[in-house]
Amino acid sequence: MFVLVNLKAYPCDPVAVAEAAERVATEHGADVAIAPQAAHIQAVAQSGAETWAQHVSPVGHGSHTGSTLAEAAADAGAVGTLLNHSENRLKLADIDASLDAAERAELSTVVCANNPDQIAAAAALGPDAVAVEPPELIGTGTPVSQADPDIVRDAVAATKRVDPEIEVYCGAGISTGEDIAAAEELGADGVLLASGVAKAADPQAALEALVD
Ligand SMILES: O=C(CO)COP(=O)(O)O
Repeated sequence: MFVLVNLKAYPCDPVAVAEAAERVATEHGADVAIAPQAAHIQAVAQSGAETWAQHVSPVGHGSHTGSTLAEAAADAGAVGTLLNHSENRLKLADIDASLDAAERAELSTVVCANNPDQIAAAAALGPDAVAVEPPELIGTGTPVSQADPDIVRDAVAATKRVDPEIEVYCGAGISTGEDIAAAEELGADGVLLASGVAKAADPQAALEALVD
């Protein structure tokens, strides 16, 4: 199971979390990645942890002030990017253009969506993975795999109808190894989580509890 830790804009030390993730990934043979703020991508990548962008803009090189250029994220060390997170929703045309930008920069892509219908639409755009995250459960500590298992099952089925090669992740409220095991049983290939690690007093212990 792939574990993608989105640091959002939480006031944590991104390098300390990344170093902990790298230790835990190595010790447990786990597949853990960190998505820090764009300005922290380089520092996080230098820790050796697999590093993702939280977003890339639907643009290429040019006059785009304030954008997050996919090529710049890749140059800084990112190997993938989230797109259309519930806290950074994009228009359909922009998701498509951001996917093109990510592909040009050779970044892996995960398109987030709220529900199975949106997941099917996201899958039709051809990302590497989709992630279903019910917004009402984000940051609550109540795992989606427990509160709404059908949304995960239906998202998996909707994705596989479009393209069986696209991976499916789920997120919202995931914070324990049990939550990850439950997500796997529902057919997910990975999980997306944030507060369980980024807001933990001891991020390394939180990561260990997740992958144990
Ligand atoms: O939005 C999320 C990950 O992208 C989930 O957030 P929480 O893990 O804090 O619920």
